[in-house]
Amino acid sequence: MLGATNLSDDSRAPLLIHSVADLRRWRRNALMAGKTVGMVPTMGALHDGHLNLVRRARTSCDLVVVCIYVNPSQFAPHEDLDQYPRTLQQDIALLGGSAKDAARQTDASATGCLADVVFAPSNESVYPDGITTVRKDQRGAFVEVLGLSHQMEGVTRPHFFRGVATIVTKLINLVQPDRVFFGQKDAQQCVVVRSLIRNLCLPVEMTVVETTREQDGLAMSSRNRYLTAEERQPAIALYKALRRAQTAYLEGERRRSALMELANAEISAAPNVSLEYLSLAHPRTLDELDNIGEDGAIISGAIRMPSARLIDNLLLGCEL
Ligand SMILES: Nc1ncnc2c1ncn2[C@@H]1O[C@H](COP(=O)(O)OP(=O)(O)OP(=O)(O)O)[C@@H](O)[C@H]1O
Ligand SMILES: CC(C)(CO)[C@@H](O)C(=O)[O-]
Ligand code: BAL
Repeated sequence: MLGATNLSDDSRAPLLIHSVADLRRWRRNALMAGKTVGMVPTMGALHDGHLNLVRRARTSCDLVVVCIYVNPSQFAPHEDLDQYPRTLQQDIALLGGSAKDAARQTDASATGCLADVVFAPSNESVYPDGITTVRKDQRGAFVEVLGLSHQMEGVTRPHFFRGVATIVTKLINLVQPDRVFFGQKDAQQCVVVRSLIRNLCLPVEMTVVETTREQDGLAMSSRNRYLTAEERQPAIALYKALRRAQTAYLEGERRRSALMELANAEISAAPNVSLEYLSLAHPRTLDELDNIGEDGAIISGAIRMPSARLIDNLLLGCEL
């Protein structure tokens, strides 16, 4: 039972909540205490990219809930749902925060933890009618964001954004956050979720946090741990390709053909890398552009390596 004042734990670990009933009790107490709540949805296997989202939430919200849930409905039957890393105890330890994070703490009632709550629901509590990755066998309510889900990532993963929109809606309904935090690394997801919030009139503000990278530029990602030692170096080919196009853009190039040629050249030179797609899209409609106009563009792509599929993007004269 969570008491009225027990909004964050006394030890340097966040409260771990599994059940909807406990979450609702915690949320009611937060409301009665007049605290704002930030939510960071993740699938766990946390890395510094996730922690930077949590740190950002910490600077603008009194209390921070990190959701850790590997959502089956955003995986196709042939994808890596079963292999996806599940490291809950390690994740909780990371969210305990470092001394440096404790010094940055903004909420007087908190304990120095990066997060106040880890919400790790069971499949049964999120999908009361059950959940399978086989779409024709799915039951219950699902959410689709039309017009923004079929292109780019949606070509290879046609099921993906329906799963994301569904779970994000459920998590917002459960946690009832004032603010939600998403990473620019998943740029199309940011565009889809913004549209979801606007179209379903969800009472929440969204913040997009810039991509956290390894020293050589590789975007941090839970799936980077699938890479073998030989694959790690060529894995930066996508980032290098996007950077080449970005440099040309900053020098004044606006033509798709020229930007794509530069990016493609970088990727074809890398061993063990095959290009799945490169996109130069309008930042709100996600329509492919022949030329970059005054709204700017998202340049993004996906590569396949023997052990992992990786995505990345850069923003050319726009924000998400
Ligand atoms: N390097 C990063 N920088 C900023 N945000 C990130 C980064 N990696 C992930 N995020 C964000 O963290 C949130 C949770 O993402 P998720 O748990 O899927 O992690 P991931 O590393 O993207 O995993 P995966 O490898 O499965 O794509 C998303 O909003 C995502 O955009
Ligand atoms: C937003 C999200 C947590 C929904 O499962 C997931 O798509 C992710 O981690 O980016
Ligand atoms: N960050 C994206 C989650 C996924 O690929 O399922």
